[in-house]
Amino acid sequence: MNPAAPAPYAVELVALTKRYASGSAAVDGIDLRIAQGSYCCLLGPSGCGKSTTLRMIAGHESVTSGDILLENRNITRQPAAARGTAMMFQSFALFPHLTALDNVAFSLKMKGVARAERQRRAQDLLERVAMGHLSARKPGELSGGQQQRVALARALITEPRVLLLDEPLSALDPFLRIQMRAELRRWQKELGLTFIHVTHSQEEAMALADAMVVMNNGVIEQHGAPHEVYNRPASEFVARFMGGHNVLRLSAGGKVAVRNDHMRIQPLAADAGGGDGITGTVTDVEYQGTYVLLGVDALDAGGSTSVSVMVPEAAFDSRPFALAEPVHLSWAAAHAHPLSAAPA
Ligand SMILES: Nc1ncnc2c1ncn2[C@@H]1O[C@H](COP(=O)(O)OP(=O)(O)OP(=O)(O)O)[C@@H](O)[C@H]1O
Repeated sequence: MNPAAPAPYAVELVALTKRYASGSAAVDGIDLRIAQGSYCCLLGPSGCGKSTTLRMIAGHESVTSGDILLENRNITRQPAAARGTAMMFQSFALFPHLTALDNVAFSLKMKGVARAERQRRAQDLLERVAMGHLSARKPGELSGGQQQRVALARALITEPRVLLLDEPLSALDPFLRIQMRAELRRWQKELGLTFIHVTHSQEEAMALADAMVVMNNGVIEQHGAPHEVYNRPASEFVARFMGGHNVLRLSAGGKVAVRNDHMRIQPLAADAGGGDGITGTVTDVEYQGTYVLLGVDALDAGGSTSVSVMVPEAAFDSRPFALAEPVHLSWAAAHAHPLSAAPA
């Protein structure tokens, strides 16, 4: 390979479109480049097209138009098994009657690899995911987290270039989900593979991703590092979907997003008039530990709107706000991020 040439993208989607027989496009001409060795999360509400996108990359769903490139190779019409991708599913899809070892070795058996060789490779991979000592157990004798590790080892045995994960944590209870999330991230970095992970949870995506891709109605609303997307949401949809933001309408026209923790709140002084900001009335006071979340029914340039304000606990203690108290809300100009008009 030419050393001067830039590394190809792990995956490149070019004007990728999927139209089911039922009508409008489930995925509508998306362009996306995913860097090699990165953890990419496809994120969005139910029905936004994220699973369809993943299934097209995997080769489990046909493409209506557009192209899918894997390391510059056009794989759009290749069968799933020839692509260099592997998929890990929500329910893990392990064979219940096979041991962990045989589950992991299964695809090698299908390829005709000799028994001793496939068992050695499967055992190696199980050791890597700290499951070597449980390789003789069947899935029913393993915890959810252990089953997930077996599922990962099984996906990796085909030596994929890209691992595709479809809601891999949603079958786990909340505590285990956070633990396995950290493990997924660690494995991805250790293996140096590209992971593409579909989730509807913005919290999960922010915790895991190098790059997150926020989808809505079959299109990409925003693509960037989690801190970029969170700190500079490009559209009203992204600001609302990510949470933690207020969408405020300005008198000059247009909308801005301001984070809850960047809102300033003050008692409404009797002589308050003019100046920047908006006024409102406190409707909720919720103690959340390190901070207090206040709900304010406020009036912005578009009329009545609900605003959330996060006040650090100590600040609230030194000047508490009470229900029905009139308040003045403001924000630094640098904390107000202009939003593009919502798509029709
Ligand atoms: N096999 C199918 N036939 C017809 N329409 C489909 C099919 N699969 C998905 N769709 C439609 O395509 C759109 C996108 O679906 P997709 O499963 O990609 O969304 P998603 O974002 O992954 O949602 P979820 O989080 O609910 O899985 C939806 O409107 C869905 O109803």
